[in-house]
Amino acid sequence: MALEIAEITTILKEHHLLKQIVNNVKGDHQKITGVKYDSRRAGANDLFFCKGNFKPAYLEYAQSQGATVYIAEQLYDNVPAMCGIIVSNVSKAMALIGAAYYGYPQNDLFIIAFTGTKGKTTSAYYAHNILKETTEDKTALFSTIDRIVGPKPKQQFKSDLTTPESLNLFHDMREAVDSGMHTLVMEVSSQAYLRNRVYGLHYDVGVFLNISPDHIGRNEHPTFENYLHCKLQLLVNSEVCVINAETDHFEEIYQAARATTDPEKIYLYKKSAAKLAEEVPIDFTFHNDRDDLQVDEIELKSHTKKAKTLQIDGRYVLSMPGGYNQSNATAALITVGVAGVTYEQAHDLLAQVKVPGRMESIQSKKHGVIYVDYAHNYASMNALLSFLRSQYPKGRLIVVVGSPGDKGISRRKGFGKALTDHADIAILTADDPGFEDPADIIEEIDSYVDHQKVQVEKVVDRYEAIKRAILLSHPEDVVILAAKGEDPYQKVKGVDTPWPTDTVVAKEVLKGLA
Ligand SMILES: CC(=O)N[C@H]1[C@@H](OP(=O)(O)OP(=O)(O)OC[C@H]2O[C@@H](n3ccc(=O)[nH]c3=O)[C@H](O)[C@@H]2O)O[C@H](CO)[C@@H](O)[C@@H]1O[C@H](C)C(=O)N[C@@H](C)C(=O)N[C@H](CCC(=O)O)C(=O)O
Ligand SMILES: Nc1ncnc2c1ncn2[C@@H]1O[C@H](COP(=O)(O)OP(=O)(O)OP(=O)(O)O)[C@@H](O)[C@H]1O
Repeated sequence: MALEIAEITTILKEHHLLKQIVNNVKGDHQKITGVKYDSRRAGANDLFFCKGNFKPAYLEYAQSQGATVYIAEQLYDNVPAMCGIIVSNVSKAMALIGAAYYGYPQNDLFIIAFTGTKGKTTSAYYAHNILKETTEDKTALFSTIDRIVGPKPKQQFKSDLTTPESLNLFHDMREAVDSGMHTLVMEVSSQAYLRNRVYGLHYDVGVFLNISPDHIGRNEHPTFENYLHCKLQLLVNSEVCVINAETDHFEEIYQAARATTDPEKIYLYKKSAAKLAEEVPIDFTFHNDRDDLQVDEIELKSHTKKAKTLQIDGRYVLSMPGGYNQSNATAALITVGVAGVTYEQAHDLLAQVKVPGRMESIQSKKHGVIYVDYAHNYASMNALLSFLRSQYPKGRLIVVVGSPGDKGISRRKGFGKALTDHADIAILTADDPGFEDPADIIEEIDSYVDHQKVQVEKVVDRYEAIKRAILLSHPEDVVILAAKGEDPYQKVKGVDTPWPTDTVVAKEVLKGLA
């Protein structure tokens, strides 16, 4: 793979990003044979992107490794041997050049993209698990947990970001296409739009699951309006839009979809009993007779001509409890329907899907049942705890939870509220404290808990906190290990410190108590 300077500048000009080109001594036919944004990975004849919290020394190092061209928003005078392309927005330039360098792999993929504050990973897993079978292993997955870029075991690995940096995104799409994949299910975070990781990318199907305040603050979105604006970009860039009509801000979301998408290609869904503020043409409703820990079923029903043509009506069984998973499953079923999968194919496959770290239960003889779940903001914690309360009306809810440092500050208040409304005992602990002191974060969550309603204990060490919660529980109680899901690390002062996962720790503790 290679690009000439002339090709790069043409793309940048077309998108009104090019400001200046300096030191182009080798001329427009000079070729770059690699694209990088991290000097530690730079190599001979690379094009290097200077972005983010960047230091000029990184560029000097990239030059020493053989990089010949850089793209940046400013001129660097410490790299005399390099050709500099100065642009008005480096992250947009990186996405556009990345797509070109990797030969526009997105054109060979049917892409289904999910956005939403909650449920992206679960819905993506539902859709991927169905499509994996129906496409005979030719469906890739870019999720928060795993990235699957081909059928070989080494092509399945843990993700570092929900939506990868643009160069990694197009690299992985290229690998997926070269490995025979023709379909991709991906999660698109609002950060991906804020940081232009998916700039210029179009999806065949884009899904808007829901929105509630989250990811607002330092290093994330400046305001809720910006958060919503970023999420709306997914619909603007989708050929077919699937929207949860029950979501907050539905009116703005539906309007954004209609501005760019033919209404014949917009599918709206809701729970059959849900009352909407606005009368809109609902395409699918889902209804459940039973929603408990033993059986979770939905009956999916089409209401419009275009919905009927998908042939996905029918009764489905879900293996993951929680009312919200019925909504997630409905969204996923519509997307696979658009991809050509019918009820007969989807029915059995959906029933088998489980998502690591979401509603995973561990039974214990002498203590309460333990749930590991990724609920890590107010909306998800509230949904999780109210569901478990309805299922275990007699037992106590004992919740182990912490909140990350350096981001998502509003979660601390949200946890305080959800714990006050539903929990009996809260063990506040560390969860990715980053550069903050976990004890301070714990104090902050605690300040939002009503101590008349909830007994609070503060145990900074997460292992000890889990042990304490299990020890406190009686067989009829429920222990909830929240917010970390399958995370195999704790982010501490910029280092991903290995963490055996909540599930492994809980099992280890139970073994020790046996
Ligand atoms: C705030 C944010 O999004 N930051 C992301 C961004 O950081 P950045 O561009 O400032 O990079 P940096 O690490 O400060 O370094 C600056 C540049 O110098 C380069 N560098 C650095 C060191 C060196 O020796 N040489 C060198 O060249 C780096 O490669 C980088 O290009 O680009 C980095 C990759 O290029 C990301 O790892 C980093 O994500 C951070 C870690 C992060 O946690 N992001 C979260 C908020 C995020 O994006 N989350 C969403 C999910 C949210 C949701 O749940 O909805 C996601 O999509 O994952
Ligand atoms: N539709 C939903 N509404 C409310 N809560 C949900 C919904 N779906 C899942 N949850 C809760 O949110 C948690 C995270 O779910 P999931 O990983 O699917 O969401 P996500 O959007 O990928 O999250 P994140 O962006 O934080 O990675 C689950 O463990 C569950 O507690």
